[in-house]
Amino acid sequence: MSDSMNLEAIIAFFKSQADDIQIINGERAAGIEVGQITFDSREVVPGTLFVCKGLAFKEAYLVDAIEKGAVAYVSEQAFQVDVPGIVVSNIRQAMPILANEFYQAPWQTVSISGITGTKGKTTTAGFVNQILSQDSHEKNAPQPGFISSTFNYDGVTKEVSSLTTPEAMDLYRMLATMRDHNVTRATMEVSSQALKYNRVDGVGMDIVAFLNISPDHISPVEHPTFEDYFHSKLRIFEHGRVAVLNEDTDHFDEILAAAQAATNIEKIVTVSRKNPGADYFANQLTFNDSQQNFIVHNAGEVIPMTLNVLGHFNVNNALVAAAIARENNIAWSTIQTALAQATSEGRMDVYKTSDGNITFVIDFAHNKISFEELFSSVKEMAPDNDIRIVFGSAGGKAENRRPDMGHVAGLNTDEIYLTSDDPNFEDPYKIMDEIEAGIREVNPNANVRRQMDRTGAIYTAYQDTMATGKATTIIVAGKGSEATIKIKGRNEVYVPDYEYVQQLIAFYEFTGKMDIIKKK
Ligand SMILES: CC(=O)N[C@H]1[C@@H](OP(=O)(O)OP(=O)(O)OC[C@H]2O[C@@H](n3ccc(=O)[nH]c3=O)[C@H](O)[C@@H]2O)O[C@H](CO)[C@@H](O)[C@@H]1O[C@H](C)C(=O)N[C@@H](C)C(=O)N[C@H](CCC(=O)O)C(=O)O
Ligand SMILES: Nc1ncnc2c1ncn2[C@@H]1O[C@H](COP(=O)(O)OP(=O)(O)OP(=O)(O)O)[C@@H](O)[C@H]1O
Repeated sequence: MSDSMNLEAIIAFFKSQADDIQIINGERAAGIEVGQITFDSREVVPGTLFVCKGLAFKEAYLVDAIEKGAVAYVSEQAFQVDVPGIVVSNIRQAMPILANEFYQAPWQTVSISGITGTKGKTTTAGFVNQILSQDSHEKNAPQPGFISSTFNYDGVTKEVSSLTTPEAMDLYRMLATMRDHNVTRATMEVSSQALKYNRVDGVGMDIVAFLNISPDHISPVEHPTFEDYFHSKLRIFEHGRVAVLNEDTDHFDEILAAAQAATNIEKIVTVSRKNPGADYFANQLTFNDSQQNFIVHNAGEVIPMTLNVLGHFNVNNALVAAAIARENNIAWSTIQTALAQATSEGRMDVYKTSDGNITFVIDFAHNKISFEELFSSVKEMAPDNDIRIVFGSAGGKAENRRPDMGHVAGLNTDEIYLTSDDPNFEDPYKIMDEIEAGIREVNPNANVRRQMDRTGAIYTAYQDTMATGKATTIIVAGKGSEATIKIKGRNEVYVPDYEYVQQLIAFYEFTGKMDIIKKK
């Protein structure tokens, strides 16, 4: 149980870790107990060891922390304050080391499955969590831990997450809470930022999964180059005993080589929809309005599977989740039960009018490969439908997504509605300019509308569909189930795409047919 540590013991520990540690006011450390560690002055209580870090850090935060009872600080620089200070050369490397010592290596009693990749982390982690939860339910065991971009569950509280992967000190605290509440298994999304900025340093994971890689998150605040992005993600193989790899991805050979080169990886397992030689091979894929069925071939067994989420890329995600579950010794029947009822909010959410005239597809896709997969799945679902798409792109990051998504949309439809998607501090119309440039490169005659208001853009696509009277699939991409839109640093509430679409369908069922009659 991590409840407190002696400050002198902490200082001695830091000194044992590196020879360039500088101690300020060390003589004042005698007899002081540390009951909490944090990097946020707003969380400080008496007895806290406060960590000074971050691009936006201010000395005022340290002064505030001391006023609230912080007994010492850790920092890359010394400050003129009365409490003892521990000065380190690299605060990002120091935070996981301190957290591991303070919380006594909680990962040793929690079997962690870490999932990384450009697309599919949230979906796949969600599938694994739903399988582990089903297994816990069947065994009347504590629910598994979950750390993801949607929510975190540490065995006690479920909270909406602000990062895909938390900062190290938050992560270790969550793992310690899991351990202290007899949670023995956890699933975690591991972002490239987390791997690059030392957030998961020292965390022993049992299983690690690599889904796919494609250029994304390239920007001054994320990764300067694709190489930096790719090599950050490959650092996942510093963790784990078993590696689960999706063969149906670009750069698979490099990913496999990195896993093979990692001495801590004892076993490599592969999944595929294309290579029958993979450890988990899926074929005979069929689907209806809401589910897809396929056969899994593994270790000589033939296992029928129903996945309650559409999108054939989700078959790969389900195969990775099944492989992780099997490495956790979970029965196939439990996996089948969980995946047949799996949900993945805002990802391939399909809403159809009763007469089949209009099919809305809500998806979280917001980069090149997810757009390609999305259009491919939508065309498979309703090959004879017209297609319209409503989307935008986030401000302040991953700028390459804009022309990329414009390209893919322009190649797949003439009917494109550009709108806002977390513009943040950027002008949404400037973002639309960059998307439209990508559209025009491949489809000069595309019919591109622009509407800042997202629900307005969806309504326009609906109205245009009504005017044609033709069976149409309207894709609404990029926000999934999100209920806020980031504008000028603030998360503004808006009607989530899937809620507004359901309102439109209700409106159509009540009045739509009359509209079509009026139009003719
Ligand atoms: C580049 C990056 O990852 N930055 C993260 C990092 O920021 P930072 O360490 O520079 O700290 P800061 O936010 O500048 O603030 C300075 C410090 O002042 C402290 N503070 C602040 C106010 C106060 O009153 N008192 C106080 O002590 C804060 O606790 C903070 O530690 O630590 C902060 C938490 O302490 C994170 O919020 C912040 O994420 C920013 C918002 C971000 O956008 N991160 C993205 C790039 C990210 O990490 N994305 C991935 C997903 C994308 C992917 O799939 O790769 C993720 O894992 O979420
Ligand atoms: N295996 C996959 N291959 C390609 N595209 C995928 C795959 N899985 C999901 N997608 C697409 O990517 C979108 C986002 O999926 P998900 O949120 O699971 O990915 P993520 O890795 O968590 O994304 P992010 O890093 O942006 O949070 C989905 O809505 C879907 O369009």
